[in-house]
Order: sequence, then C-alpha cells, then structure tokens
Amino acid sequence: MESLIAKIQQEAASANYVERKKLLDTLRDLQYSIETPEDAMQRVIHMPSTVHHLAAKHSADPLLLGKYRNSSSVHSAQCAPEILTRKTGRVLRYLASLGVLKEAGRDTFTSTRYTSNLARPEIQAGLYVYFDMCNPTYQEMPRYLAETGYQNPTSFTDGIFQRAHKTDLHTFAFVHGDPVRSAHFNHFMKAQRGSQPKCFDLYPFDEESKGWPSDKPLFVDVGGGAGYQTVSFLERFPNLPGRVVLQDLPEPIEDAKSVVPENVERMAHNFFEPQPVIGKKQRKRCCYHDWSRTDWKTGAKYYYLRMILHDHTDENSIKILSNLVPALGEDSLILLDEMVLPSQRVDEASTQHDLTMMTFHSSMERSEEQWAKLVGAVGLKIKKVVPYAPGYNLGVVVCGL
Ligand SMILES: C[S@@+](CC[C@H](N)C(=O)[O-])C[C@H]1O[C@@H](n2cnc3c(N)ncnc32)[C@H](O)[C@@H]1O
Repeated sequence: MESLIAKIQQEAASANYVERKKLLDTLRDLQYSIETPEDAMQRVIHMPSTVHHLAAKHSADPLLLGKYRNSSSVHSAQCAPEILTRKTGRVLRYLASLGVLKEAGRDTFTSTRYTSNLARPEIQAGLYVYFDMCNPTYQEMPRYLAETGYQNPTSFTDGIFQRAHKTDLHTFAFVHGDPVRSAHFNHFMKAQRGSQPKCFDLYPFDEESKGWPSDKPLFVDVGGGAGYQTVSFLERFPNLPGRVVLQDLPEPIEDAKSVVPENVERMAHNFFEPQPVIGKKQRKRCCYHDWSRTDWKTGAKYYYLRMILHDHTDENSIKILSNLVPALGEDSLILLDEMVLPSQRVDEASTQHDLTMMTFHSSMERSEEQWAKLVGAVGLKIKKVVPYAPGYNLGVVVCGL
C-alpha cells in the first residue's frame, strides 16, 4: 500500500495540469469502485453542506481554517481551550475525519494541503457563496422542476433561485443588494478557475494589437466584476497600447478600487444598455474629394466577456450582444471567455457549473454549436475558438462582424 501511494504521489508531482486532473478523476473513480452502497450514500448525503457549513458559516472560518492557513508544513497547533469544548472538539474531529485537518495526536491538529487550500480568502468567499446562496437553490430544484414539468427554466425573475430565496429580484440584484453577499461574490470570482491556465497565456493579444493607437480603447472588460481578469491581462501584457476599461454594476466597480491599478478606467455600466466605449469617431473617405457623411465608429479592439453569457438565457444574451454590436468597428472583436462544452462525456466540474447556472440564473454552459447559433442571431460570426484549458473545457470564442 505504501509503495502504491508513493507511486501515485510521484505521478502527481510530475504531472502537468491536464494529467493531474485525469489522475484526480481516475482516483475518484477508483474510490467509487470500491465503495459499498452505504459508503456511497454516506458520502453523497453529506456532500453539499457540511464542509461549506463548517467552513463558511460558523466560527470555523476564523477559528479553524484561518488558524491553520499558514501551516502547510510542520506547524502543529495545540487547539485553544475555548475551541476544545466538547462541541468544537467534535467539529475538529469531524474535519479531521474528512482530511480537512490532520489529527496529529490527542487534542492536536495540524494542517493538510486541503486545509490551506480551503483557507485561502477567495476560496472561503466561494464556500460562503455556495453555502449561503447555491445550496438553497439545489434544495429547491426538485420541487421547481416537478412543478414546471421538467422544462429547462428560462425566467430571469421567477427561476429556481427566486423561489429558493423568496424574492422576485433577478439574481445579481439580490446578490449586490446586500454588501456582505456582494463582497463575497466579487471576491469569489478571483477563485473561479484561479489555478487553471488563463486565456492571457495563450491568446495572441500582443500580435493582434500591434500598432493600435494609444488613445483608443484596447480592452474593455465587460461585466468584469472587481477586475481580477483586468489585472491578469495587465500583468501579462503591461505595455500594450490603448486604454483599458473595467465595466460592471456600481457595487463591484466600487470593490475594484482596491484591486485594479489607477490607469484602469472604472466605469459603472449596465450591459443591457448600449455600450458607451466606442472609441473615437472618424470620417471615412470614400474617394479623393468625397468624404462620406457617415461617421465611422472605430470601436475598442477587444470587448472581453468572461463568464457573462453563461449567466444568461439565449434571449438575454442576445440583448447583451445587441448592445455591443453597434459599438464594433472593423477591427473590433468580442471575446467570450467561457466553457465550450464537448458534445459528449462532459466532465464533473463542467456539469456542476452547468447546473449552478440553471439554478442560479435559469441559464446554461454551451457547446460550440450553441455559441455559433447564439452569436449568429445578432449577425456576428465566430472567427475562431481558442481552447486554453482543454481538461476544463475553457476557451475564447472570438466573434466579429
Ligand atoms: C460570473 S460574474 C463574472 C465576473 C468577471 N467577468 C469574472 O470573470 O471574474 C458576472 C458579472 O456580471 C455582472 N453583471 C450582472 N448583471 C450585470 C449588468 N446588468 N450589467 C453589468 N454587469 C452585470 C456581475 O456583477 C458580475 O460581476
């Protein structure tokens, strides 16, 4: 057994990220293949809430995970007497049984890799979002689907989320209407796909924007949240010419103050309204003496939308895209940084994201065929699709006129 474990650890240490994911999937399947029915049931019935609950809701965050955050190596923590009451002692024991902590000896717990992974602030924010907002939607889902005849939900204001949270607000109005929820959600976006490759590693932004005038908008992060992607873009390409603009609803734009550098233009903008960043207007010369009367919009080079349209039904996505199309110039591109699902054998994480989209927003993750149909509906063409994290089905769907 020891040599088997050592061999697997060795494999993991030398694996690239695709191989590592394959290894994780294989180990999971191996675990399932040796479970009894009761083992499977016990794991499943506790899956959605316990770790989230402990890590996100009660004192577990500051007292437990926070305490072990920096203790990935030899640090061993004698638990403070106040959290070694019978009740919290039972919680620690439970977390240790899940591998979240390691029980090194009587009343002594040390961290594991799992501890420090969960203790990262942006991951804590994600656990909070799932515990606070997602899990109730999963509990509501069976009832909602039964009542609506197992149709795909499509309502923005009367979907599973609204029934679960007893609100008629659309999801983002609900989220940003509460400062604590809004802050957690915005921070959670940093964790989303945080350790996977980024499109900025692969997409040829530098090549494509050679010669772009420095007074024109280069990169507009539409619905960019608190700006974590804008920051990644600038870290990867600090010297590209042109303006960089971050747009979102007022609350994330406020949060972005402490995230993005000062040279980023922060702009509150509702993407259901016309895109205001259209660059300079120029007059187009048709022939030697004749200047056309028509103003020629130059548009920004990139309108970048990461994980935006997956939050929306086709109907609303068409509205969002329609508000971008008039801003486009000949050289403009809309970059949809999204999942591009394969037509079969979709992996666990992607199907989980898809179901979260269903319960949160009545929306979905899409395949390339679905993307083509969607952008085609507003007269756009897919120019290319650039996959950048194949194991996770992430890609940039590049669209233009
Ligand atoms: C899934 S998050 C993605 C955030 C960011 N693009 C990222 O990848 O980190 C969706 C974002 O859309 C924003 N959003 C929702 N409705 C919006 C609207 N009507 N106008 C502008 N932004 C909106 C939310 O505030 C949120 O920041």
